[in-house]
This record gives sequence, C-alpha cells and structure tokens, in this order.
Amino acid sequence: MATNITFIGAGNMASAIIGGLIDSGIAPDSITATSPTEDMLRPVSQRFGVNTQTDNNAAICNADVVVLAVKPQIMRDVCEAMQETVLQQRPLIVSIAAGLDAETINQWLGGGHAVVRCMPNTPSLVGYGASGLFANQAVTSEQRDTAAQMMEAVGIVEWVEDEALIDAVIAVSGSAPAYFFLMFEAMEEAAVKLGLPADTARRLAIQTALGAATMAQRSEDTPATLKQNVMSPGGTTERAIQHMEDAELRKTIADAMQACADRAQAMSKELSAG
Ligand SMILES: NC(=O)C1=CN([C@@H]2O[C@H](COP(=O)(O)OP(=O)(O)OC[C@H]3O[C@@H](n4cnc5c(N)ncnc54)[C@H](O)[C@@H]3O)[C@@H](O)[C@H]2O)C=CC1
Ligand SMILES: O=C(O)[C@@H]1CCC=N1
Repeated sequence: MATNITFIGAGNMASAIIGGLIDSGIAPDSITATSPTEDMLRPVSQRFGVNTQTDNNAAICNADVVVLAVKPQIMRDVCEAMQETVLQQRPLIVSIAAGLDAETINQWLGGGHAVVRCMPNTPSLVGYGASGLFANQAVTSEQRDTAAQMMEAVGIVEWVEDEALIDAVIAVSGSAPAYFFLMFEAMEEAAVKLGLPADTARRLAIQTALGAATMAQRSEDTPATLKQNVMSPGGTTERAIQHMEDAELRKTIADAMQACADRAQAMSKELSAG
C-alpha cells in the first residue's frame, strides 16, 4: 500500500492499528502519529518506529489518508483546527470515533470531504481485528479500496451501506473484545474457587476461547451445532449451559449490546449538537 497515513491521536486504538499495519509489512516511515506532547508519543515511536508530530496540521501535509483517532468529545476542536489544511490537501478521512457520524465529521472539517467511518477493535494489534466500514458519497472507489486495504491489513472488513448500522457494529465488535475479557476474568475467578491456580486457569480459559473461535471460524456447522456437540445428554456441559440459560445470559448479552448501541446514538446527538 503506497500511501502515507497520519493518525491524529496515538492512544489505544491508533496503537493497535499501527502495530497491526507494521506487522503486516507496511513501512513505519509511511506512518505518522500525533499527540499534544512528545511524552504521549514516546510509546508509539519506541514500539513501532513511526514518525511522530505534536502539530496536527504539520502531520497531515503529505498524508493520503488521515485517521481521526482522538476521543469523540474532543473531535470537534481537533477537526476545526485542521480545517484549512484538510481543505487544501483533500486526503481521505477515516474516522474511527464511536458515536460521530460521517456528515458531522465532514462539516467540522469544512465540507466536501471523502469520509470513511470505520469501527475497528483492539485485536487489530495482533492481526485479528474486525472492522465495520461506511463510506460517504464523496469517497471514490479507489479510496474505498485504500480504506479496505488498510483495515484488511489488520483483520477482517465488513462494509455497511446504511451508516446507522455502525452502531450495531460497535455493539458486536468495536466494544466486544471487552465482553470476552470480562468472560476470561469471570472464568479465572470461578476456576480459582474450584481450586486451580490463577495462571493455569487463565491459560486454559484463553486457549479454550481461541480453540472455540477457530473451530467456529473453520467449521460449516453453526455455533448452535458446535455447542450441542460438546453437550453429552445428562452430562456436565448440559448442566452448565442450562444454568446460563436459566440465568438469562442471552438476554443479558442482548440488553448489553442494546445499551452499547443506544449510547453510541446518544453520543451522536450530544456531540453533533454541541
Ligand atoms: N479503544 C477501543 O477499543 C476503540 C476506540 N475507538 C475510538 O477510537 C478513538 C480513540 O480511542 P482510544 O484510542 O481508546 O483513546 P485514547 O485516549 O487511548 O487515545 C486518544 C489519543 O488522542 C491523543 N490526543 C488528545 N488530544 C489530541 C489532539 N488535540 N491532537 C492529537 N491527538 C490528541 C491522546 O494523546 C491519545 O494518544 C475514540 O474516538 C474511540 O471512540 C473505536 C473502536 C475501538
Ligand atoms: O468504549 C468506547 O467508547 C470505544 C468505542 C468502541 C470501543 N471503545
């Protein structure tokens, strides 16, 4: 990918994408990351060897792609301060912010921009990212390919043609690594109560998740069938699953994902009005 990419913001999510891009063979000197101070940039500079800049406008001068990776609450100020340079350069804008629609970003940058709204997740760092992408009407097919190539370098990409569905993507993948980490915490705690050492429990739980995910990915069977295959009638798994169903785990998950999507919508209203 012969493209200069500038990340505005060098925090958790930008670092995850940058790390994944470099692992996939992208040259570090084609990537620039920004933050307000050198101190904040030291981790990405030392870990990945990318260019760093504390001045956002200087950082985007030669960028083909500008990835907006700051917190949604400061996005307006950050965009407005870059408006003039972006209007001159017309790079492809990729916003990874939750709860900010493409048109709001476009307006904050002065209007008429090609904006791809992307919802990535932190496993991008290890090449197992899952990103949902939406392109506004100004995005050319070449720019669509560029955005897809960038995110495919760190995982899988799913396009949505209705931007509202990005909120569902946040619920199912953007925020979802945290759901699985919570599951690991809970399984480790429970296994310790059953007598296993914590590190043994953690290794077993994580390897089991990796195995289950890999099976689900490779198999033609549905997750429901794969689950059934583990459940011997009258056996141990059946008892565990029955307990989860009785405790309405499915409803808890559905409610949590709805709360996640609702929060994205509420943020969108708060931030685009403010
Ligand atoms: N953390 C996650 O799992 C995911 C985060 N996102 C989105 O990514 C964005 C960033 O989130 P995180 O990386 O988690 O936050 P973070 O707090 O780790 O990173 C934000 C970065 O912005 C920098 N920053 C602050 N002011 C700046 C300015 N004026 N100019 C340039 N950089 C500035 C900070 O120094 C920091 O490096 C958010 O909009 C979030 O919605 C999207 C998907 C997943
Ligand atoms: O929690 C958040 O708001 C961000 C967006 C998706 C994951 N982290």
